[in-house]
Amino acid sequence: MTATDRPIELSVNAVTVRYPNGQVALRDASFRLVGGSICGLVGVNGSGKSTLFKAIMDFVRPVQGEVLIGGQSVRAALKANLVAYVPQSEEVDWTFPVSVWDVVMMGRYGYMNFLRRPGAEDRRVAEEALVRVGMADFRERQIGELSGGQKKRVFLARALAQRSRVILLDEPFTGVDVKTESTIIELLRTLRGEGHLMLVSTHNLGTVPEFCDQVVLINRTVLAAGRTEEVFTEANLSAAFGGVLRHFRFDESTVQKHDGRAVTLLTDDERPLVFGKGGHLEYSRRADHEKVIEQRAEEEDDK
Ligand SMILES: Nc1ncnc2c1ncn2[C@@H]1O[C@H](COP(=O)(O)OP(=O)(O)OP(=O)(O)O)[C@@H](O)[C@H]1O
Repeated sequence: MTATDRPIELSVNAVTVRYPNGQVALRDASFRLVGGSICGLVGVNGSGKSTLFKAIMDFVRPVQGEVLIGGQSVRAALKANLVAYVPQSEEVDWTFPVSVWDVVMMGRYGYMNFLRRPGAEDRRVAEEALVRVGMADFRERQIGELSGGQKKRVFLARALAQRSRVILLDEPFTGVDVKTESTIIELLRTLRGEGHLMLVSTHNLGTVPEFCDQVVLINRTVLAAGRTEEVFTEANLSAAFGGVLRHFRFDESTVQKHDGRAVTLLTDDERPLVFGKGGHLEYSRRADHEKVIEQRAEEEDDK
């Protein structure tokens, strides 16, 4: 077995990050993830999600602890193109005159020599990546002339062109329509089947159980990490989100005779999470969810 046959591993070992102003954004954070998985990185604003991504991308250096990717240091892993980052759109200068094709080709830089002249293989891989995200028809378009969801798809294509086994996605569903959301989720599932490891930051709780098989719950440190069903408990989420979430409990039913069950709802006012009596997630895979999304997308198309 060669190193590339082995499932890729991401280990965050007792990582503490302190910014130059003295702010400790992450303290003693630890978790380990293995390829073939979609993992949600979940926490409130300011909980350290971006900081953790920065540590994995070598933008900030931990003052304690280490991040290992495929058993290698972050620097070595970046050099070997093991990690790709799909940014939040806000971080990019949209007036910069680059085309969709140029952006996707950036994913190939690590494979080119210093002249950065793309070869036939680079063009083939970039083309394939654009097709996979459904953006091939937009290749000539200036990047600033795309919708929010289209921009996200282009950055995802860049990550695909990079052929990285670990993909970090920073809030990929913020500001995208349901159709783009389901396109991205579908693509992430295919990549999972191909052995990639995706770490997806989000503060939109409701979507997490639908597509993440694992969750890292953070608030300046790792509060819990593991399978979604085990981590997404009422107790853990209340600890992570505190007063941010609205909390409802229904002990009585007004439409039928009460059968003794109680239901708790935790909601960020986007999509509610429903917990049963034991405090565990009531349904982690919503039955027929895809069908509902398709229907909604069709309805939007018909408008
Ligand atoms: N460059 C910086 N210098 C100093 N403090 C910072 C810096 N960047 C972030 N912080 C602080 O570190 C903490 C964690 O911030 P971080 O951006 O990692 O959170 P986040 O979970 O990504 O938040 P959001 O969901 O709002 O993007 C916050 O208190 C923030 O103010």
